[in-house]
Amino acid sequence: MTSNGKPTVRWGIVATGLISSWFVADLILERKDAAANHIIQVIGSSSLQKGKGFIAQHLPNASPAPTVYGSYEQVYSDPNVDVVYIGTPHAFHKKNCLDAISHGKNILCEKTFTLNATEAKEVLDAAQAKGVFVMEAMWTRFFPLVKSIQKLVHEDKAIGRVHRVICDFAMDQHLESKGPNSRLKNLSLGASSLLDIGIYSLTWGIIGLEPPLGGSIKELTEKPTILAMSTLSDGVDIATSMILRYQDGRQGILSSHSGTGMKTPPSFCRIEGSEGTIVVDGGAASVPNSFVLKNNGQEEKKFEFERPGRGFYWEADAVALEIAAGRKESGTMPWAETLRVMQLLDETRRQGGVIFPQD
Ligand SMILES: NC(=O)C1=CN([C@@H]2O[C@H](COP(=O)(O)OP(=O)(O)OC[C@H]3O[C@@H](n4cnc5c(N)ncnc54)[C@H](OP(=O)(O)O)[C@@H]3O)[C@@H](O)[C@H]2O)C=CC1
Ligand SMILES: O=C1OC[C@@H](O)[C@H](O)[C@H]1O
Repeated sequence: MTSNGKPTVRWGIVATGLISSWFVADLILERKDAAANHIIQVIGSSSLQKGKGFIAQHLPNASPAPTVYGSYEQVYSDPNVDVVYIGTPHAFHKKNCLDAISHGKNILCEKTFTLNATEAKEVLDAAQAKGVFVMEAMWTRFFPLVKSIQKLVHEDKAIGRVHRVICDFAMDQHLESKGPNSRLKNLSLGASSLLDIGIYSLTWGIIGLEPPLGGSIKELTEKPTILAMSTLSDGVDIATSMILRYQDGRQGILSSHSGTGMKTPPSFCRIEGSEGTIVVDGGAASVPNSFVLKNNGQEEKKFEFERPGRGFYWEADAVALEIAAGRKESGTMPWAETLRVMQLLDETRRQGGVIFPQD
């Protein structure tokens, strides 16, 4: 569907937790540079009452109001839904995706895509067999700020030959106040600081160290190795450190902390090259608005970006454009990259002793 020259997508939102509330808030923002039109067609929740409460709280002025379903299944079988957005805990992504695929639905699924690479492969194989579009919602990769860094580093060579990225995402998740069924505490729900926030540090490592895929879907050739260590609390990694090492010596020193009282400086990312550095404050925290380029011998330059709302609309626009073009995977976050990230996370967990019952 197209109007005002832009593709229109009708979203079916699965789950009414925190991320779904952030996502819909961004979809309904008025934006002058929007690349697509977004309609929140239906909300699916484990309970009808919860779904209605979600609309009352987050979409009170939506017109027409989205349909509310008290099951996810009804979202998948609604013919008016073009794309299903999955905002459940990690452990349910595989089932939610497979169910949506079986109904021929396109999917945007929250990070981390699944619990492990085996699950991811199962989902992607099913998507291929059914011919539907599927993308992992690694929203950071769609930020104009990130695209600008990738251009400066990998195309313009603004900091020379890049050799190291240091990135930390630390966030006290107040685990002591959470019940045993919190997705951040319950291993069978995929509780893990690595999967929750360490994936951003890994993503920033890849962004800084590797040229972007450039919109073409290709076999990934970069095969870094990982050296990792985790601190566990009741089996959940509350802190994980990784060294991502490439054959030519490029290194990522990447970490995440989510335990109580983890008082660290704000999250950051530093990309180091032979002729300068790029420093992104809040870079690992997934929502930076600026970065500073320090090129040896030149003045520092600050790059600032506007970001109304949180910035989830960039990945949503990308989904709409890819589907309108008839593609089944994203050029920015293709299936091979989702699989490779899952494999790197699997190996990090193996070394850190982080095991999910589903493994
Ligand atoms: N991109 C980003 O910045 C962020 C991404 N995320 C990702 O989003 C996903 C969800 O996180 P978040 O929104 O924080 O999680 P929440 O716990 O806030 O919400 C998860 C929702 O999933 C549904 N659900 C279904 N089964 C269960 C179950 N057994 N236990 C708990 N919830 C269940 C519930 O919705 P209902 O009852 O309506 O069906 C629940 O509200 C994760 O993959 C996470 O990594 C999270 C935060 C930020
Ligand atoms: O992706 C995320 O970013 C923000 C955090 O609040 C959240 O736990 C995590 O899932």
